[in-house]
Amino acid sequence: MTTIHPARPTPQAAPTLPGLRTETLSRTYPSGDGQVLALAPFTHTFTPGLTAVVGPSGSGKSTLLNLLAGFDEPTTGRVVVGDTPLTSLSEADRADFRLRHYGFVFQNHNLVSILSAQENVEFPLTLAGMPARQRQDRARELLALVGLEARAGHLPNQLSGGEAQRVAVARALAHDPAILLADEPTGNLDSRTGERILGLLQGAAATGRTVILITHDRDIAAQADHHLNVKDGQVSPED
Ligand SMILES: Nc1ncnc2c1ncn2[C@@H]1O[C@H](COP(=O)(O)OP(=O)(O)OP(=O)(O)O)[C@@H](O)[C@H]1O
Repeated sequence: MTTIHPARPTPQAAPTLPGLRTETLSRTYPSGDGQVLALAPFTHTFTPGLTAVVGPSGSGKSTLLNLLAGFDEPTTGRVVVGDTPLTSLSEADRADFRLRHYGFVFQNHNLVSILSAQENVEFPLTLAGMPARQRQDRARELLALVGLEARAGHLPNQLSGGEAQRVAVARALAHDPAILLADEPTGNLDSRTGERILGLLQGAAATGRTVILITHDRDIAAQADHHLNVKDGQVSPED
């Protein structure tokens, strides 16, 4: 399998990227008269590289990812990125922090349908206030990285599912995030295309990023550097 390394694999990046850790992080949801323990207290330092999160449906994987992203509020504990307690930030500061430090890839590529592949990749850079010329260059560089420079002008509905997901990976990497969260990014793809997406995530992880991948695919998970198993809200590291 070819592992594609992201553009700008800045050699100095690895030691300086902020790490991610959880401290007694838990989440319960109200359910009828009682409560569901969706995530039992979980303390963990994510090692840079690719971490696969596996577990049956309803075990708590999305709950964990939503907390790691600061999309959801923990019941106990906190998420810390570098020196920043993400979960203590205001919602606005958290959104800003996410824009700068996080990238996301979802099962459905979630590209903006009226924007071309190039414009979709530019989108987070536009939000970050990058000048037009610079972000166009960066988007071209990223599309080349995922092998889609020839599709730059295509709208999402003019791309195959695998191509659209590669654009989504390019978009997620556009602002050089320290943390990349991927929720079933290969779920809708054939195994060959899934392997290609995995290669991109591995490339992103190889430059010191913390890449966290939720997957039901055991073959994909087996190729990650680190593994977390989730069962009934309990998360256990495998390595
Ligand atoms: N907003 C919510 N309100 C109440 N219960 C919830 C809520 N979100 C999740 N749950 C419950 O928490 C548990 C964990 O759900 P979660 O979505 O994290 O599982 P998952 O492992 O991601 O599942 P899947 O693989 O099917 O996506 C489940 O029992 C679910 O029903």
